[in-house]
Amino acid sequence: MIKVENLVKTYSGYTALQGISFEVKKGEIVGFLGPNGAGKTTTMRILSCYLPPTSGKVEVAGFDVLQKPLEVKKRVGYMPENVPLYTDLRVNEYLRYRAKLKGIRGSMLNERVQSVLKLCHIEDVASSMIGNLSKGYRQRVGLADALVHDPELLILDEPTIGLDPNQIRSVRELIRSLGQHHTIILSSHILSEVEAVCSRVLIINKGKIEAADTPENLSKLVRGGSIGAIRLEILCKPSVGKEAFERLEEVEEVEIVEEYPGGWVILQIWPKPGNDIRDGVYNVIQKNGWKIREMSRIRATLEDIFVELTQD
Ligand SMILES: Nc1ncnc2c1ncn2[C@@H]1O[C@H](COP(=O)(O)OP(=O)(O)OP(=O)(O)O)[C@@H](O)[C@H]1O
Repeated sequence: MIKVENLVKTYSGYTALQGISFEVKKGEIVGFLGPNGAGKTTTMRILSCYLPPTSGKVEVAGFDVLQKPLEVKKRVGYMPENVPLYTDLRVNEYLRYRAKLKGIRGSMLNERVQSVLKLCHIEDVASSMIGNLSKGYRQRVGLADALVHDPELLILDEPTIGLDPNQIRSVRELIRSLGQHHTIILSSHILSEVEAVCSRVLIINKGKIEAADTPENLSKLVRGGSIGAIRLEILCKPSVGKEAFERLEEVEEVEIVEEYPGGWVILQIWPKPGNDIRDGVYNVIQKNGWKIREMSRIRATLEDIFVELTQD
């Protein structure tokens, strides 16, 4: 659905994208992550033909963005970061207007507007002035606008920015359901949200792609790998526990996190890369007959991966 090869974008001498390459397959929901100024919006604007690339090749649904921009625009629904809406139009008037601009005519016009009103759960505000809507409803109107010509690809720049937790949850559910029929690329700084909806993640930093993979595979890049560390609360002398676990061949490090009165201690045990230490840890506890109050896995979150890959 998207093929980007060696894409460069410069703004009057400043290089915002330094030759990035990536692909997005039909049906994927891809999270596009990166610190402020990394180049996400620039990339999304190029994909939706709002900006021309300086060099490189960008194809959407097999059409080149420079040679066939109209074909690309037919197939792309773009929701920019700050959705520009006409506040003195009613929701249904605005969507009809946008649909007409996108070339929808005749009986299809009503059909498409009714369909996106329903899909985005804004039927109840169809006759309201956009200026009177809450931020969450405006976001949904922006999404309905992006969807009104039934595009194959949805490009969403920070779709949940400024929303409260309930609204975030409902927009997230909406995106997830849209993923059944559309390919989606979305940027967000809410990493738990990306983890919840995206099958794959692209991480961009200073105009370069740092990683492109599933969250599961990316977690192998950080300490503890995909298995993660083991956190234990056991009844034993801290130094004795630490040494016992350190003797396991697959263990890299044991930290004493906290000691409590009564002899309880919290230990965090880090495996050497690629090792699963769960059985080994259990065997040590059993052999020593230690009482145990908690055993859990500390797995790398997308936030840990993001920080690891993008911090200076
Ligand atoms: N029209 C422009 N003229 C000059 N520089 C620009 C222009 N648009 C973006 N830039 C610069 O290009 C770089 C990438 O910006 P971009 O908006 O793509 O980043 P972003 O990853 O979307 O950031 P954010 O998370 O803050 O939205 C930034 O340094 C920005 O200042």
